[in-house]
Amino acid sequence: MADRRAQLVTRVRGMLSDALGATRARLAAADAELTAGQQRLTKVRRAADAVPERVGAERDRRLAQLDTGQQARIADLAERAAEAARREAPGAASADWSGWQPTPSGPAEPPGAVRVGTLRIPGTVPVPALVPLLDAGHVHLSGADLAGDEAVVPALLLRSLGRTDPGAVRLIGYDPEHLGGGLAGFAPLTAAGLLTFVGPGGLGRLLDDLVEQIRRINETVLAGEYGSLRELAAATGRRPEPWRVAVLLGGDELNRHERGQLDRVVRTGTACGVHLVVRGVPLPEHPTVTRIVIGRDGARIGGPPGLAARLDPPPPAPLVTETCRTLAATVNAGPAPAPFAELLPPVEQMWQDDSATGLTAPIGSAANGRQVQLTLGDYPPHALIGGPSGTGKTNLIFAWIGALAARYSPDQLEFYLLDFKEGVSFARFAQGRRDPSWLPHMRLVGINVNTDREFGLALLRFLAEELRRRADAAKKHEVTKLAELRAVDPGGRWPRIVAVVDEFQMLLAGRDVVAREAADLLEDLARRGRSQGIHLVLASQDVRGIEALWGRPALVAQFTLRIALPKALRILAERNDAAQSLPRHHAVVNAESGMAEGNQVARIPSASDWESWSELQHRLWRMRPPDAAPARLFDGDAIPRLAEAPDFRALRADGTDRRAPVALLGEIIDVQARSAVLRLPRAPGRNLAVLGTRVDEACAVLDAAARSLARQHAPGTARFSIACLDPDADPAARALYEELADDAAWYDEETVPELMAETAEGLGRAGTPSVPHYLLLFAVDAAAGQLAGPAGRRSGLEQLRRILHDGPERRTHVLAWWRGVARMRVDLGGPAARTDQIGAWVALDVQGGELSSSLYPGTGGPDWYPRPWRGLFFDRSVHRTGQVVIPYGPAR
Ligand SMILES: Nc1ncnc2c1ncn2[C@@H]1O[C@H](COP(=O)(O)OP(=O)(O)OP(=O)(O)O)[C@@H](O)[C@H]1O
Repeated sequence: MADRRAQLVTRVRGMLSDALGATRARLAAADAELTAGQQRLTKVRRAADAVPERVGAERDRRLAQLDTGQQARIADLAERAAEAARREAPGAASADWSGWQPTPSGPAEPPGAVRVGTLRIPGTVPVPALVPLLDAGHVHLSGADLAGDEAVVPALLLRSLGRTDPGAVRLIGYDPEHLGGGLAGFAPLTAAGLLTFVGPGGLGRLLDDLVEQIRRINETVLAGEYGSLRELAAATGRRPEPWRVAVLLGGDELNRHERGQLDRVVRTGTACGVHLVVRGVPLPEHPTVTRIVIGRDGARIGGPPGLAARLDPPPPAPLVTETCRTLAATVNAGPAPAPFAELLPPVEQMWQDDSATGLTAPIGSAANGRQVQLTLGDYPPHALIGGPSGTGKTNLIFAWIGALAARYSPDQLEFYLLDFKEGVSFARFAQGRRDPSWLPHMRLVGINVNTDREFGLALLRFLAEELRRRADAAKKHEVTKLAELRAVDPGGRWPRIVAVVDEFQMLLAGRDVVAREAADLLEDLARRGRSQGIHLVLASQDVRGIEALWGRPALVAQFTLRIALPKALRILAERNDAAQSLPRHHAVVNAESGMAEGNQVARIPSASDWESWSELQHRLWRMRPPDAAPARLFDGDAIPRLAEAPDFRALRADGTDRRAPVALLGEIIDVQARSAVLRLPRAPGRNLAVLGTRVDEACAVLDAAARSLARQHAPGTARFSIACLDPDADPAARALYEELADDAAWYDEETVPELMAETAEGLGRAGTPSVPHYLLLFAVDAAAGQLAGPAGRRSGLEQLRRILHDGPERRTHVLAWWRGVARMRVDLGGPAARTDQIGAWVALDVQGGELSSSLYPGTGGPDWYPRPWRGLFFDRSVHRTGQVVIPYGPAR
């Protein structure tokens, strides 16, 4: 048992020992594992301890990187924003107040936004804080700081004024609390109507008015064609309406109607240039409203929350007042003239229009920017232009002529122009000494014709003749109108004729034959000219001129096109007083005989200054047809020259002309610069008497007569006997004597009886002398004493009478100057003596009454009022009435 126990014990011990050993081994292993684990842990801990430091450094590095990038980007964006702002708001829209001055944008260019301060963005270049107003929207100001908005409102307004043309912005102030004090600096604008104040209680009316303006602009100016004035301006280059900026600075709460109107203005005003700058009045939400909330430390613009901005200081008060004063003065001085080029077609379209049915050209622009056209044709056929002196009639005529001449070629249109007032501005249409160009359409320019109403008559006679020619041609082709005549006669030249007579009342003044005939001719031309393409344009500054027409309603009725310049009276119909309120350089154009419903107001461009005209004239002149001749210039103040007279140049001495010789006495007042011609055939009475005391004119008439006769005779084939009995006439007579050289003989007081005796004796001989003999007697009446004594069988005077009586049939003609009609009658045999041997005379300073009884048909003598360097020529064999002549000047 004991063994078994011992065995058991041993076995147990053995087992225990094994277990212990195994346990120890496991323990050791566990220990080792623990140690290794601990070591790992320490390592991991150590490693773990190092991690946050690295990550933080990385994060910080990244953050720093981002920060720098962001700063650079913000700086870049700020720079770009500043640059864009400079472009959007150049010049006056953003310049600092020191050195600030207006810099208007062009008419087609929008004025852009304006600066009120600087955006707060730290660390960048300053970025201007811009607020859009004109053509862009409305501004609403609010906030605690009154001083702040006292800076914003003047800045907005002054900058807006500075970005637009003078007069293009109208301000309406409503400041019931300070009664305009908020806009005090702008007060000078009131003088030019650019600022109006609406008193307390006037807000409703003010808003109604703005709504009405918007309605009118939409209806008549934009007229469905443009979406806004800004679009219209961009498309046409014109801004026909001003911007209207209403500045509303507080007041009572709005009633329902006012709120409704304010809403309408906010919604629809911008397109029509109607804007609001408002404080203390709520504005509805709308994208066009920019809100500025002003606090003590700056403002927030736009939003909410909006951009933080530092506001600019207000513009210095003297700058505001001075700018406004200058603007008002500029506006009061009137608008800058519209350019003449507005009326002209593009160069490639010049002379492309056809005048078969009429002549149409623009004369200016209407308020809506569209051109106002003038038409002359079957209807309306003729025009009346009226306006007091200085209102622009001459300019309007220039503008109209230019607009027409640029459209129609000289084959389509001809002008005849007559200016009865003093001045030479129309002379530039003709060729001049300094400027060789002329207007190719111009056929005749008459200037300084105020004392030569006969020239007006000559023009009307010429037109009447042309009317007859056209009517005959129309009849021949069995048509009635110019358009039809041109269709059936395509090879013919049938331009429309426009005859312009400035100050035409001069032509109709008085009750003499000239006025009567002129009125008759005018009436006929006005009535029948319409269908033959002859159009009359009559201009007058003087209501009396129009009254001359008023007596002839049939004549007036033909002038259906009326053009009234500012303050013109009686050009328009009786109750149509549109001309009374016209601004400078505008005209009422009315093709309805002046009835109010036909009124169109046009702004007339400046066309009368030399430069604007000259460019066009030179262009058209270069386009002229190769055979174009310059216009005839009749200058009443100029003295014509014999050597330049077409009739003188046409005279020949080659024996080919079998007609009787002619003496040219002066230029007649007509359209073609013809000469007064005295034919000297072998017929009784073919002598000439020059009557009056004016030495120079008398010498000029005899000189031209002798020189023109000499030109028809080869040397040695005519005799000229010159007797001069007035020392004052001596130089002229001597010059003539020398000119005629071998064909001339000289006589004086002593020798003149010999001339009479010898010539009279010659007439007694049989046969006709082989050469003509012309006796040129200067101041022959001074020889009465010498001639009274016997010279041969008779007295010298008797011989003179015989020569006068018998000479012409024997080729002996007397061309003599008597210094008075009575003296001539004495020389002819006494007051009752016959005068039929004086077949022709030129009266100088002799009253018409003195020329009655036997010198002139009828009783009382001709209608003749002497005037310098003019004579009245009457040839009883050809004339019914006298003809005014301008003696040729002394040869140079
Ligand atoms: N549309 C215009 N734009 C700019 N200037 C103008 C315009 N019309 C006229 N003027 C200027 O006004 C002045 C007077 O004009 P104009 O000579 O045409 O007047 P008028 O009525 O013919 O005067 P008058 O009968 O005394 O000759 C001129 O200096 C002219 O250049």
